[in-house]
Amino acid sequence: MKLWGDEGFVGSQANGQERILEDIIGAKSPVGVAHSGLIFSVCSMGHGTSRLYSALAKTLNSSTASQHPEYLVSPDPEHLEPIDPKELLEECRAVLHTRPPRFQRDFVDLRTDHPSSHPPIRVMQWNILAQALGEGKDNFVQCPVEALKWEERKCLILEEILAYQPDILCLQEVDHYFDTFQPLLSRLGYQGTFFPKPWSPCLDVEHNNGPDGCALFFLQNRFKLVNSANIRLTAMTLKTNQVAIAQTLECKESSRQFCIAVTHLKARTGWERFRSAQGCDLLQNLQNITQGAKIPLIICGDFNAEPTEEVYKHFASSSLNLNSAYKLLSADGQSEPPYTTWKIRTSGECRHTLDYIWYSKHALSVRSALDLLTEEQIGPNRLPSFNYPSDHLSLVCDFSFNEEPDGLL
Ligand SMILES: NC(=O)C1=CN([C@@H]2O[C@H](COP(=O)(O)OP(=O)(O)OC[C@H]3O[C@@H](n4cnc5c(N)ncnc54)[C@H](OP(=O)(O)O)[C@@H]3O)[C@@H](O)[C@H]2O)C=CC1
Ligand SMILES: [Mg+2]
Repeated sequence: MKLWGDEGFVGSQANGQERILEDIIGAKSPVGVAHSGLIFSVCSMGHGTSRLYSALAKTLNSSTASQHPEYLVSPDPEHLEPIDPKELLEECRAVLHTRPPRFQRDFVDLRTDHPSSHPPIRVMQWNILAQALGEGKDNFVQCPVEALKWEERKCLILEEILAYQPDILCLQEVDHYFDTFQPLLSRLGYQGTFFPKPWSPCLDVEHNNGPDGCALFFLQNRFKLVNSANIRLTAMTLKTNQVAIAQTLECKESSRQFCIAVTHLKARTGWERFRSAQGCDLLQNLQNITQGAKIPLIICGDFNAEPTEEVYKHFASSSLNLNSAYKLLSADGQSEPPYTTWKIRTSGECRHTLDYIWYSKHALSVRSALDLLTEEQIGPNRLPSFNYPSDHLSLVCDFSFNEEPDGLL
């Protein structure tokens, strides 16, 4: 593996049958890769691609990163060798051998009487916790700093993604897109898009790895990208610091199209009306995308809002006919889970339901959903922890199209 630093080429390691993590993301490298993000494999990806990665990482590492649109450019995936997911999973497990066993989560069968002849679409929603925020701003007072080390935490995140193998992955608080998730997930067959926050709070943290933002990945062998929009959300006509990505995808098996969106709304109490306005703006944007095309919709997000908030009510009562998938895990199908995030800050225990997967309730069915962790599994120090990498739980659902004529939206 060749190493690139600020001065360009700085060294090399044995090549050939190198391990994937070591090769791409420097898992075993003694150099401070996590924060600098400057080390990439040249051998496996071709010179042009790796030089591009290095340049992008440097751009991201600078405090003026958000002013350089060139870092939105992704390398050509055709130049990347595929990775066997099992091999990567094994490598993650090897890096994590000193960590306690991870939690067992099961899928709950939610099938109704809607049959489907096509394989389901598995969607994962996850606020993965930005590395810079976790280490620098979030004040998780019960979480040991060693549990937050990026070299291991990234393996816990990857392990979770590899365990459930979503067809579509919607992430928030991504501040390691170009050096970690984009190169690795593209070699697993995903096509990715990243939209950073205009003024990411990560940039205030010393040794940050660039801005955090939303990322959307889909499996290229299952979907064709029809349309993509990066949306900077407005609130009462003012541009805000929050973003969304909305993409129209076409299923290769069924030729059916749908829109998938990811967002992360403004956090903190006192900002309820602001979130509500951002939600209205997002709904308006999604209505423009889906109503003309008459296609169903899936929206994944950290809404930073409990179900009692106005923004939640806007989504639940929208003319887009949306339902929140995780309600289906409750006995009556009407209640959200008791929490999707659970952490201890200096202010005390924060247990909230903030993350949702909304879907067009007439056109799509939820076939199954991954259950959440119990209080016992989460443990007394809450999240993040040595066996779970984020303060937010991942949500995973299997969707299918209802096999009925049009007019279901
Ligand atoms: N670099 C610059 O020049 C500028 C930087 N900024 C920064 O951006 C921030 C505002 O950005 P904005 O997008 O509105 O941020 P938000 O208020 O939406 O929060 C940003 C992040 O902070 C996390 N968070 C939520 N509650 C707390 C808490 N109590 N303590 C610590 N972290 C928390 C959120 O995580 P979650 O969603 O998981 O709850 C979220 O990812 C400012 O605080 C400032 O630091 C602002 C302007 C300019
Ligand atoms: Mg957060």
